[in-house]
Amino acid sequence: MTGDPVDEVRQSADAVPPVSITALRLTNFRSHSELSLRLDRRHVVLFGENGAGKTNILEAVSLLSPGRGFRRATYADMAAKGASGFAIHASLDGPVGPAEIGTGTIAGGAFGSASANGEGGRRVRINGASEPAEAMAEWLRVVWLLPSMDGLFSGGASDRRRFLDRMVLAIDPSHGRRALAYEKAMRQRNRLFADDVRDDLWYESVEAELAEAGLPILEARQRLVSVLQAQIDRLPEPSPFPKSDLTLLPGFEDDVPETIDAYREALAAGRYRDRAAGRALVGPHRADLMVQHRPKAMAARLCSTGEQKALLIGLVLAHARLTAAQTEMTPILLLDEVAAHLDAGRRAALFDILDELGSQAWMTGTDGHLFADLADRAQFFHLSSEGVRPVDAPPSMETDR
Ligand SMILES: Nc1ncnc2c1ncn2[C@@H]1O[C@H](COP(=O)(O)OP(=O)(O)OP(=O)(O)O)[C@@H](O)[C@H]1O
Repeated sequence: MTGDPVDEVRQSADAVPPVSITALRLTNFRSHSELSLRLDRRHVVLFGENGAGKTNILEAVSLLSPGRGFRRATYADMAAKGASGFAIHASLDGPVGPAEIGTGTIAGGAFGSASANGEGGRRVRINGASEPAEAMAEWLRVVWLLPSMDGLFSGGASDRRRFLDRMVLAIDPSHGRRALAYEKAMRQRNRLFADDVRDDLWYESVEAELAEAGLPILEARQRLVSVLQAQIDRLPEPSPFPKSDLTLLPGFEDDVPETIDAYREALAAGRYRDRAAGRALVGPHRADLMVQHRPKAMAARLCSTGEQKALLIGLVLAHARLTAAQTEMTPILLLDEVAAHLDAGRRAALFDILDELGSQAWMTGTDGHLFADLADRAQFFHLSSEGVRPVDAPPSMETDR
């Protein structure tokens, strides 16, 4: 991504090839000991009573991207109670052709030995070959909106940083490695403070690593915020989901370093203060994303609960659109319990936007009626204590029976 962000965004006018999950199989994943869904390209609606396992299915899909899934749980918690591991298998269809992706922790099973590559115990196989988790991004990108994100604007900065980094990661899978390198270098520098090391040479070496890891994080976040803002700006108005004005606070009090050398100098200049605090007081780990509700010219954190929800939906949809434009494949969208919070008009608008995006959206709700407008644009599954049942008719008719 180089050049004028607005020009890059204009390319999104071209149709982007869709990516769809055409089958999903879960083994010992949370409440699903065995689950098999056969799917087509349409949206997927999972409805049923509380605790039936709807969000668990979305969480399994979120593991088709690097990281620990959208709940950021331990792999031990993801394995069904009493089971030693879990497995997720997805068949995909997309611009690069069909693919089979498997991931899980079942030792000695389909994923090889416990010491195989992967993310701290999770292994990934793509078309039969063992791959790093990052390689899944060649086949699909996954974007989500969860009820737990409702407090994003009024909560702490760390949640917004994670949200921001997740948005970067959906477009640029190497961002995860940058964050790990940064955290490692920062821990090393903090260790020097804790051990009361005074030799400048030690600090210079670790600060060089910190600057080399930190600068690309600053740049990637700034780039994301610019292109996302450009994407938001060109969406039609008025919209049922209000536009955001975004400001990145990069985590530096004064000048933001633009070169590795400037970054190293900033770290050296702050060393005395950092030593007193025992940690780095400036840097990307102190960044924040400020969001403003454009039509109201009001900080998002001061908006009503409903306004914040609508703003967040708008932001996530704009990011999904941007992801499609920049990766040239539509992201899979996971929308957990989104429909219940919207009035009928906004719900219908959301469904229309999803169609226009071309993404396969996976949606959950306790009440099937909420999705009736989707009719044959979606495939429906009813979840209950008896299991998961595909439902042919739109859920309004089904539940009225
Ligand atoms: N490792 C696990 N093994 C077995 N069951 C689990 C495991 N982890 C969570 N569960 C169960 O999964 C259920 C929760 O599933 P999930 O969050 O998918 O529900 P849901 O259908 O989305 O419900 P709601 O509508 O209330 O949000 C709970 O009953 C929980 O006890």
